[in-house]
Amino acid sequence: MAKKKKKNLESQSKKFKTSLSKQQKILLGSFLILLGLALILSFISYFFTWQADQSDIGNIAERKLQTQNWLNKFGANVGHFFIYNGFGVSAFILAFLISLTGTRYFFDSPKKPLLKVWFWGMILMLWISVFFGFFNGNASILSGIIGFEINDLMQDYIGLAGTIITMTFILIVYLVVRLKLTPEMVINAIKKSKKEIEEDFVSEEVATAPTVAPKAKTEVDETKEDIIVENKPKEEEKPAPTPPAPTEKLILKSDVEGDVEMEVEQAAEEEEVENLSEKLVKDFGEFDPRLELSNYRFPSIELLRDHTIGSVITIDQEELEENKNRIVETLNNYKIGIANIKATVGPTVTLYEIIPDAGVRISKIKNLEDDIALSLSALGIRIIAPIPGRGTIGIEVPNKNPKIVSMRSVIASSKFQNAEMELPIAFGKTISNETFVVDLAKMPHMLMAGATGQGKSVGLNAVLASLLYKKHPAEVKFVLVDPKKVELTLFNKIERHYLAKLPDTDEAIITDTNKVINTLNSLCIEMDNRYDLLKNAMVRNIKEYNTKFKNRKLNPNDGHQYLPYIVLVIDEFADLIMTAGKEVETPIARLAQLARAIGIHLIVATQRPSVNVITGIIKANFPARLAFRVTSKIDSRTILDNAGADQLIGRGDMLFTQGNELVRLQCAFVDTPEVADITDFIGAQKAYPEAFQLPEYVGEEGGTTLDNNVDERDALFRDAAEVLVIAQQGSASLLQRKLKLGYNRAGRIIDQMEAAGIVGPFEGSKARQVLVPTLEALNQLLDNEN
Ligand SMILES: Nc1ncnc2c1ncn2[C@@H]1O[C@H](COP(=O)(O)OP(=O)(O)OP(=O)(O)O)[C@@H](O)[C@H]1O
Repeated sequence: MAKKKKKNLESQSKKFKTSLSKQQKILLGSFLILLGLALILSFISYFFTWQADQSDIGNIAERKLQTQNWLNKFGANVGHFFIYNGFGVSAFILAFLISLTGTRYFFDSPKKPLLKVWFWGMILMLWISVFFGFFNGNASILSGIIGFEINDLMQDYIGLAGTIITMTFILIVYLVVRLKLTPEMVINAIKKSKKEIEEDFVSEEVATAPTVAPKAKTEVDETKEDIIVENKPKEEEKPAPTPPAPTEKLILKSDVEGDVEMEVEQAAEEEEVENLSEKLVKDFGEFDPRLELSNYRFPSIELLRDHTIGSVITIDQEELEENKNRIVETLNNYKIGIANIKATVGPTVTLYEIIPDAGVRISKIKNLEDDIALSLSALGIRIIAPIPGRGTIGIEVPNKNPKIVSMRSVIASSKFQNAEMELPIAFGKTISNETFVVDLAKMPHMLMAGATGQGKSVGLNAVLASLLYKKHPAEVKFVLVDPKKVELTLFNKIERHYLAKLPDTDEAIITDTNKVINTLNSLCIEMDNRYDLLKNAMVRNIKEYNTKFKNRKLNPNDGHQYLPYIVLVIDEFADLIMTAGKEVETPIARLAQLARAIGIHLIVATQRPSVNVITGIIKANFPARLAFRVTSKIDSRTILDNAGADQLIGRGDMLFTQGNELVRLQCAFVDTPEVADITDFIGAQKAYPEAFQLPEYVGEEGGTTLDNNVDERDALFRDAAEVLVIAQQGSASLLQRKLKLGYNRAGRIIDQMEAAGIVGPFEGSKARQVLVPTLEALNQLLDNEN
């Protein structure tokens, strides 16, 4: 097709060259250019002088007669003929066409058949003429008589609507056939057509000058350019994912002897390809991480018991009155007058809000804390002076009959059910009986402390139960560390649903200190891997990453996958620090510092919140603190940076802070049989084939003792080596992903590669170094072995 076109053009240009000599062409060209120019000048002038010259039209023989047109009688008559009697303002097109033809001859650059340019030029001229005729009642000079008459004729025969339809149709024909507009480009067509028309008449001149580069175009129009030699590449070529933009080449020839042909290459605009991710979403819908366990049923609320049956919170008027009188009395003894007092009854404590008389110093009340507690003869008085944001002083007095807050009631609360959070946790109820729900993802890590028997284990169970009630197994995974060996055992039943573990370990719940160290380091590797994924996906956190993945904007073949949140729970942290010290502290600090963005969250609980257990570096990275009753003020300060936890009353009474004010809460109570029921319910359902696999971590004593035995190598050894050399990253998980290998096999191959000198030795949580820089070097190395 392209060849045929080329031949055609060549033969035309040959014909043209042979029919006229060069001088003839210059003479003809200059004549036409000047004629066109004369017409343009006459036409311009005619618009200003036509009325004055009207009476002199036709009087050409009268030599003395002077008209006002710049080209005198010639101008006036020609203008009258072409504009008034002819086509109106569109007569300029005729003048342009004449000039254009002249230019072609003058520069001897006949490119495409002029006939086509003339044909479309005349159509346009007529159309514009009729268009103006349509708007002008009289045969004004904008439309000329021809335009007016044609319009008149059309209206007589096909009426106003018919005329509009016909005119619109001709316009569409012009736009589609001449300007090659496709329906998709219709929106831009109006703008474009204007530009094209200009190009027809203006840029032709520019294009003919050999030193001037032709204007870039997105489409190749055979009527406009001279010789189009190439159009590359074509569709027949191998389909590439993103084909390079086709280029246009123009060869500008020169007749001057010895002058070199200049090839001008201009890349065409890139074609817009349909967005792949949008197409995938359209075809398959968003990626659904829950699909694999699509029939999974969340545990029902019926599995939880209502521990409050028969003990609904009742306001004991007598107790309230008594306490109020005592508070007022005690304060009066110290000459503190009270203007107003208000009581809020909570499940375990009642808050008395006091507005003291004007002029009373708050520090004075605070200093009297012990005295007030003594005279109220109650344990657990906490004075909040002032209550932030309220301007009152609070005195929390424990109730004689504290009420249990059931897990059932907080899970069933609308606040929890409607929580739009990533990892919602329903801790319990506030002093004003509101359900307290926080997002673990926002915390992002939490320290939990409390003396033995004060409700820590129940608190951890409440946290885990909240997540089990709200999150699908695909969305969250737990890493459970339980040195006491008995607290979290129940969760073994949901191993293949919710737990994450190291490869090749039997128990998902970690009780052994050595395994804790490996797991923590493995989480560090997981963290680094996830950061790599986030970097490649150009997102800042796991939420954005998963959204992008769901929208199918990340290719699983590049190692991308839906990332579940990982919640690491460590019960009895003190025990770990005592036995493993820095080995545990360092990875925990690292995770706490960096893991928030990639969805690994830590909950660390301890009985002894002393400074050698909760070191500065750990504390600094755990903004959320939760304290059950502790035994001393010092412990309270260590965990909360504040006194108060020593005055709690135990049994789930707790203080929680996220860095700002302390909130007193009654922890939701979930009994062991309830946890057993929940885990049984989940455990009985279809599960993943195995627990979520964390990356392998081999301790320092690990390493390879393999000989570099070529015969014993894995069948995929070479492929695996190529993967690592290309990625320049010696990681087993990369091999797992790319070659779809099991963990053990990937690990074995890495060991063989170390023996072969392709990757460096094991480097803890970092990926191994790749010692071979390029594929060529790898091929050389492996070929030399054989
Ligand atoms: N939120 C609560 N509401 C009512 N009672 C509670 C609550 N939390 C704990 N208790 C009571 O306190 C007892 C001890 O709680 P838990 O086992 O959680 O303590 P702990 O702090 O984990 O102790 P340890 O550190 O010795 O394991 C429970 O058996 C229960 O009777």
